[in-house]
Amino acid sequence: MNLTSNRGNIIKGKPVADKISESLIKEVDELVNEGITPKLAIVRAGSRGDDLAYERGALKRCQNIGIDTEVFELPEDIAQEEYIDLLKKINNDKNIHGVLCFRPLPKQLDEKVIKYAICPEKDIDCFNPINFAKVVEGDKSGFPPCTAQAVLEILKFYEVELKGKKVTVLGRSNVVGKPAAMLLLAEHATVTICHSRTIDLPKVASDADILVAAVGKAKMATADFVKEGAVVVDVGINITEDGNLCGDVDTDGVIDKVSMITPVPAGVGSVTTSILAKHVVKACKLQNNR
Ligand SMILES: Nc1nc(=O)c2c([nH]1)NC[C@@H]1CN(c3ccc(C(=O)N[C@@H](CCC(=O)O)C(=O)O)cc3)C=[N+]21
Repeated sequence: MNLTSNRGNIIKGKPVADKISESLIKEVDELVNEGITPKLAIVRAGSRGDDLAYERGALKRCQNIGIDTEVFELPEDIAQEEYIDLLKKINNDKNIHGVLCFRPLPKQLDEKVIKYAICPEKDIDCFNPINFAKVVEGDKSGFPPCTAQAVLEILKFYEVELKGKKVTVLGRSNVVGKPAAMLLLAEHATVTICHSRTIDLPKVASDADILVAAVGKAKMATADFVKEGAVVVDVGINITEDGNLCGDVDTDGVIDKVSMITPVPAGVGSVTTSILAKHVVKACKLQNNR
C-alpha cells in the first residue's frame, strides 16, 4: 500500500498570462509608435457578478498592456433595438478594434438576432456565427472564444500532451464547452462532450485523462468524476453567497486524486483576460493592415 500522500499540483494561470502579456506589451508599444492604440469596447447590460469579475480582470489586464478600454454599461432591461444600435456605432468607430458583449444576454434580448449585429472583424469573443464556424473548421483567421482558448493555452504551457488522449468536456455552451471541444479535437484529442442529460456523468467523466469542467454549477465535479492521475481544468466562475469566486470542481475533494488542477480564482480566468487582450491586438493589426 502506498502511504505517501500524493497531492496534485495546483497549476496557476499567472505564469501563462504573464508570458502572453509580455509579448503583447512589445507589440502594443510598436503600434503606439506608429500612432495606433488598440482599443477594446465592453458591452454590459445589467451587473451580473461573473460579468463584473471578468470586467475587473479585463480592465486591469488591458491597462497593464497599454490597450485602451471603454465600458458601455446598459440597463438590464435595455430594448433590443438600442442594444443593436450601440453595436452598429461600435462597428463604425475606427478607434475601437474589438468588442466583448457579456453573455448570457438579458432574456428580452434575442441572441439569434444580436449575434449577427457585431461585425466579425471586431468580434474578439466569438459571438458572430462566422467566427464560430471558423473554430469548427479549424480556420485560424478568426477569434475563438477567449475562455475556450485559455483552456488550451494552459494545457500547452504545462506541457500536457493532448494527442490521442481522452478528454471529457463537461458543458456544451457556445461560449466555452462546445468551442473548447473543437479546439481540443484540432489538437488530436479524443473528445467526449457531457451535459445535463448525460447518463452516468461520473462514469464518463472519470474515464478521461483530462477533464474540462465548464457547466457553471459550483463544486459539482466531485472525486467520483475524476480518474486517478487525471489533469483537471476548472473553467467555472461561480459567485458564492459571501461574494467569493468558486469553480465547478470540488478542489479539496479531488486534490489527492489528480496530477494537476487549475484553481479558481487565479486559474483559467486570468488567462482568459490575456487572450482577450491578444485578440484585441490581433484585430487592431488586421484592421490596420499590419
Ligand atoms: N461573452 C462572454 N465571454 C466570457 O468569457 C464570459 C462572459 N461573457 N460573461 C461572464 C463570464 C465570466 N468570465 C470571467 C473571466 C475571467 C475572470 C477573471 O479574470 N477572474 C479572475 C479574478 C477577477 C476578480 O475577481 O477580480 C481570476 O479568476 O483570478 C472572471 C470571470 C468570463 N465570462
